[in-house]
Amino acid sequence: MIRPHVTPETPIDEQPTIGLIGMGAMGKMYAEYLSAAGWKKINVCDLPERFDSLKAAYKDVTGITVLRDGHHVSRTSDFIVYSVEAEFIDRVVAEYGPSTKVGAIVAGQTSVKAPERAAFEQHLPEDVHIVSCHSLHGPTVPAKGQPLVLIKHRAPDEALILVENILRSLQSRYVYMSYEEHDEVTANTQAVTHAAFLSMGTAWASAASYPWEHGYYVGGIETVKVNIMLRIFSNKWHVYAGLAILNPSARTQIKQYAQSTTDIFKLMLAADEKGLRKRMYEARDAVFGDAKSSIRRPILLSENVLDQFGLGKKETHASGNRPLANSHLSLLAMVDCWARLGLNPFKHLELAATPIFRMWFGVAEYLFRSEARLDAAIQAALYDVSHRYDDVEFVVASRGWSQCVSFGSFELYQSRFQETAAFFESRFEEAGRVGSEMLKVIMDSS
Ligand SMILES: NC(=O)C1=CN([C@@H]2O[C@H](COP(=O)(O)OP(=O)(O)OC[C@H]3O[C@@H](n4cnc5c(N)ncnc54)[C@H](OP(=O)(O)O)[C@@H]3O)[C@@H](O)[C@H]2O)C=CC1
Ligand SMILES: O=C(O)C(=O)Cc1ccc(O)cc1
Repeated sequence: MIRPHVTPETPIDEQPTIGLIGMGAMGKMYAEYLSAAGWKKINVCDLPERFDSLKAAYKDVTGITVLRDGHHVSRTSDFIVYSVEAEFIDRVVAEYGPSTKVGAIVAGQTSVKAPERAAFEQHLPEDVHIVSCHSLHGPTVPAKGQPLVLIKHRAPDEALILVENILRSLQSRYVYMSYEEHDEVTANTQAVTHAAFLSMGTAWASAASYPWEHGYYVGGIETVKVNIMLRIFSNKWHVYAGLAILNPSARTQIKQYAQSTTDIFKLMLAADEKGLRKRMYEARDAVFGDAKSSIRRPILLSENVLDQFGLGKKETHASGNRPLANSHLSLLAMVDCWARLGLNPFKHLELAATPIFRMWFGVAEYLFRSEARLDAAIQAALYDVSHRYDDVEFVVASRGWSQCVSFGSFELYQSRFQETAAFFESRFEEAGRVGSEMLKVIMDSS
């Protein structure tokens, strides 16, 4: 029987036992929030070979018991969260799922839900419930106020209430979706946004150029490009590979992003001012057309606030205090891509935006909702050939990432990702710190 109305103050013998399988970045984050809130029966495990080190790491933490493997966790827990690689979810649930305690509730933290759903349906016994979850932020972002997706898939209402009561410790904002809605939304927000930043990183690494040492990429919205690119490449490659390769909708969005990039670049090469302007204005009207009548405050009101988070020294135009002109190909292509896919990013912004998507949308909005800024980017794209070298690298990189995702090869994805990550590794620590402050300031102000 499920007793849904529990809190960390409930007497210990009436508290549910919480099970966490997979103690990587996300499993640890959940363990820490739940134990800090006062839940007293949290059973955790990672792979059996990590049992001793994990036990040593948690020996003084109240409420957390380290067990040898997922069988022990599954047999003893009332609410179990799998926080393992999406690529392995089938294998892991096949192994431990049959050991799930009768009447328990099972969730997964995977960023893409189609394989998780299939694994749960195939391997979990009929007498356990499925209420899944997904924290829409990375492990270094404070969970408070961030969206936390809850998916009541195969469960009575009391099971959902119990999950809500347990996860309240994170102080996140619940967003209720079905498995299908989840994958559609995350393809539209995360997968395509990551494609833009992965392409930036690979383009800069291919050009053997650190963007913070280059006048084009220091200050203002360039700071967002560099800091978020570094943030993504300092995270685990499998997180991005999984949510792009295993989500069928993501492939379409990423392909369109590469197509938009290529189409715009062709217009640039042809110096087709009329064509480029028409295409960009149409994209702007499709995506931001309704924005004028909205009462929502733009995410980014001024670029100046971003300068303090730069990794390099800001250079300005020889003729004054203006930043160097940039085509902003990555942003022109992003808005064009949203328009061509018929997406409404505003809807996602309100419902289920990750901090990175919110930031990227804010930058796109900042560029496109000012005619002067958009025209400056179009002019630079058409007539200022000094950033062509980087733009061509960007086109090649975005095509490469799109192909890699459509081939569905985790191995290829890992090699591409790690090769680029190695180029930037020396700045990850600093970028993580500065990037977190940047996200905080912009999130708090919006
Ligand atoms: N990092 C992020 O920003 C976010 C990630 N997610 C999702 O959460 C999940 C976990 O991600 P994250 O924590 O970052 O990844 P990590 O790689 O840090 O953690 C996954 C952990 O699960 C372990 N594991 C694999 N197989 C088993 C098994 N059979 N039994 C027990 N443990 C096992 C892994 O071991 P090993 O490394 O040896 O394989 C690893 O320690 C992923 O599906 C990801 O998509 C969701 C939101 C944000
Ligand atoms: O915010 C982003 O897009 C990130 O890169 C962090 C992240 C990665 C995977 C998730 O499932 C959720 C958040």
